[in-house]
Amino acid sequence: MTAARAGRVRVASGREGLTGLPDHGVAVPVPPVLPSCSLPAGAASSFSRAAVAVAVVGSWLVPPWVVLIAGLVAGLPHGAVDHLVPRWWLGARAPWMLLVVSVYAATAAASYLAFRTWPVAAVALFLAVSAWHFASGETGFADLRAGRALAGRRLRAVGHVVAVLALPVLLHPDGVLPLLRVVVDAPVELPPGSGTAVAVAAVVGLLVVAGVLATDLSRGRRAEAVDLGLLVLLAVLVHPLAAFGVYFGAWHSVRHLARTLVDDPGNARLLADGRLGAALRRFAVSAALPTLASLLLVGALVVAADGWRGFASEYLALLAGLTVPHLVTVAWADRRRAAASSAVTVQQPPVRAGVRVAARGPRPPW
Ligand SMILES: CC1=C(/C=C/C(C)=C/C=C/C(C)=C/C=O)C(C)(C)CCC1
Ligand SMILES: [Fe+2]
Repeated sequence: MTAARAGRVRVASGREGLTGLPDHGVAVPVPPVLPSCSLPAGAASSFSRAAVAVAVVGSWLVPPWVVLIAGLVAGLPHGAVDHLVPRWWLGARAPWMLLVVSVYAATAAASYLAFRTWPVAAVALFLAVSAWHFASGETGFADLRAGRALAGRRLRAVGHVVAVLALPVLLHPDGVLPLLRVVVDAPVELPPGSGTAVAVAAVVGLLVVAGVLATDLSRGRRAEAVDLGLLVLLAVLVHPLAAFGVYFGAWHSVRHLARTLVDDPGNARLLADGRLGAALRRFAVSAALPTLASLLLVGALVVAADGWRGFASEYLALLAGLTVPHLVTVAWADRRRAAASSAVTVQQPPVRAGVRVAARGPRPPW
């Protein structure tokens, strides 16, 4: 019996406390098990680390733009069940769903147009909100994996953003500038003589991540230190476009998927029973149509685009357009989750739609 299966006793109704005392107060023996949310978190943790390790060793075998495009496509489905998020948290029914989908599509279209109309300002704003989204996704995932809210969230968020967005650009500006020029449709250049400033900024960035790593290790947050260490290796050793593709497709979106599986009340029983494959299949079914629609849009761009430059710029504008409502949805779900867990005592885990939201258990071994 797996640890997750052994945990079934505790999560079956979602109404037992962490002590194993059901609501009617009869003590039952509780084996030392991991909470059911550990299953997707553990799998996502191992998968994303393995992907980064493989990229660090072997990414030079594949052209960076291929890895970037593959990662961007692989990451598409992670936002494909966003339209279900309000239902998970509010129990909203069909007419609301229509409204949610319409607002989502309108926001995506408006963001796409903003990206096309004011590319420089839009890219700057987009990078800022992306940094926030990546950081909150990562710290939220770390909490899920640990089974509790980890301390040092702000510091770890800064370390994460420096590792995944700042260091790749500062260490390899020549790898990013050509694509950035295409995206903003302007001759973006580093100001003459700015080489030293960029080098100094890169050293500062490395010092920041070293500080975060040292703090994580000294506070016993080993898993978070391993993650940050791997992302720094990715930033230092891999072409920045390939690094972003790997991060987006195999790290951010996979970890987001783990949180999504736990959030979906329909998966509570499956995960408690250790049936990760079945929960993934449910996700695949829900994500299929929106992912297909996005892929068709991308396909139409490939056909309509005038060469790879036109395609790259359209594709990133489309990605940015789809991303804005995704960022809003995820931020809203984060607030609901935070409110749900702060309303809960140690004895009584959050219950939403009759299902326990997140179990707080012993820290898992990864
Ligand atoms: C602008 C730009 C880039 C950044 C893209 C970003 C930051 C995408 C963020 C996506 C998000 C936040 C998705 C949601 O989950 C690249 C590809 C590095 C290449 C150069 C141009
Ligand atoms: Fe995301």
